[in-house]
Amino acid sequence: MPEHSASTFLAGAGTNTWTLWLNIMATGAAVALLLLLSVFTLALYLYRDREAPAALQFALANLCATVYIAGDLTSRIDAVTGDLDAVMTPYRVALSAVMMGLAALICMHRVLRRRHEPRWRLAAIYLGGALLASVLWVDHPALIIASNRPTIEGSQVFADYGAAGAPFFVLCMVAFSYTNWRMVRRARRTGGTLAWWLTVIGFVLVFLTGVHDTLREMGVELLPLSALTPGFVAFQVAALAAMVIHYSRTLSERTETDHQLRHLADKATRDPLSGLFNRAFLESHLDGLGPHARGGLLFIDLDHFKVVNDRFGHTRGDALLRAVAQRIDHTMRDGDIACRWGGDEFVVFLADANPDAADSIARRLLEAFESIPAGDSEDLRIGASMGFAELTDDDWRRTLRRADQALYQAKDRGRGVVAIAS
Ligand SMILES: Nc1nc2c(ncn2[C@@H]2O[C@H](COP(=O)(O)OP(=O)(O)OP(=O)(O)O)[C@@H](O)[C@H]2O)c(=O)[nH]1
Repeated sequence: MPEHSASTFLAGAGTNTWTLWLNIMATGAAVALLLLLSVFTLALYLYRDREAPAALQFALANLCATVYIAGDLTSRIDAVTGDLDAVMTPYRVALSAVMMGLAALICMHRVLRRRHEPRWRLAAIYLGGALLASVLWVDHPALIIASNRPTIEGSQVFADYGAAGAPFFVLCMVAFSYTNWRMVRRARRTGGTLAWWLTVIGFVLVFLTGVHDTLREMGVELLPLSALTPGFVAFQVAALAAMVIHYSRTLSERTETDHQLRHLADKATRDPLSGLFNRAFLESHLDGLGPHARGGLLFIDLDHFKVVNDRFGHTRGDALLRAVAQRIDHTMRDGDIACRWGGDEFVVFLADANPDAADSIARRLLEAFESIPAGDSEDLRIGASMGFAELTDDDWRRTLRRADQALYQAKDRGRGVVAIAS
């Protein structure tokens, strides 16, 4: 085939200046998308996210699409510069990228369908794609007529794709259509209506450009440019948007689940009436303290609380317990842990507190209890007795017993005071 006829043929495939510019811009957009996706995928892997395998397949499909666009662009620039000997290499690169892109799309589809797709199965799909792509690199006239340019003269169908071009192109379109059809169906179930429309539009765009390019290869020009490149980029943008939507939905579902889990964990460690920690939580915290832990335990028991219940009822008693818990909570320092031990008893772990510090905290608590509003009954006042023991025993339970004994001493002394265990 004379050089000028190959050049004319390729020129029909979109080598005027503004088509080239469109290609260059599309390549830039695809590269930018690829970079974004790489960062996104890397972040998913670093956080060991279960969406990472799907994102990786998508990033690979995007990489192949970018390689395709870049290869296509290079071959057109070669055609413009008249360097026809160099045309075949970017063509082969571009077509190999299509094969690998299809493999990546099929793998993504499988990963989306079954979260734990065995890696060897995905590897087999990539190997199949790589084997098919390698056929394009066999530089034998019987297989690739394009490398033997004179023999393609007169044959305008897929001329630049070589002898394997027609079956290859049909195979690609069938595989592409099948994969996309399955993905479109899946998109509706997993991604909702918007993701479905985005996928459909992307698919239709690429499919129409495929038809357009096929007709162009047959000599029927519908548009004055190769529509495949912008179609590919539009598809990538649509697919990326669908992926972002899918992922943001997954994230919000996950946030909701985290919230519920935190709520459940909170419920398991909190006393429902007072909102303070429960006894089980304090016990496990004290169990976890090392032998050199410093501080002590303050045992608090309300004075004559039974009278409150008897005179004003349990609802009023509950409200008083809540008010006491709130005062305890506000008086505690960072690192202290207050729990409702049971009934009208509270135990506070005072971190790093010696008897003097505990005494001043206890007095502040007694003052705080005095501020609890009496409500409509002026004679309703709540006081408390307290016992403190420093953590000097091997076992915190013994310390708690000492604090309890000190509390009884406080009760014996007439209530409303704090006693320190010796
Ligand atoms: N409202 C209410 N009362 C409770 C709750 N748990 C225990 N009580 C009551 O708290 C009271 C505790 O009373 P006692 O331990 O006998 O002691 P007290 O009346 O405070 O007297 P002293 O401790 O000797 O000063 C009992 O009447 C229990 O029924 C609760 O969750 N809500």
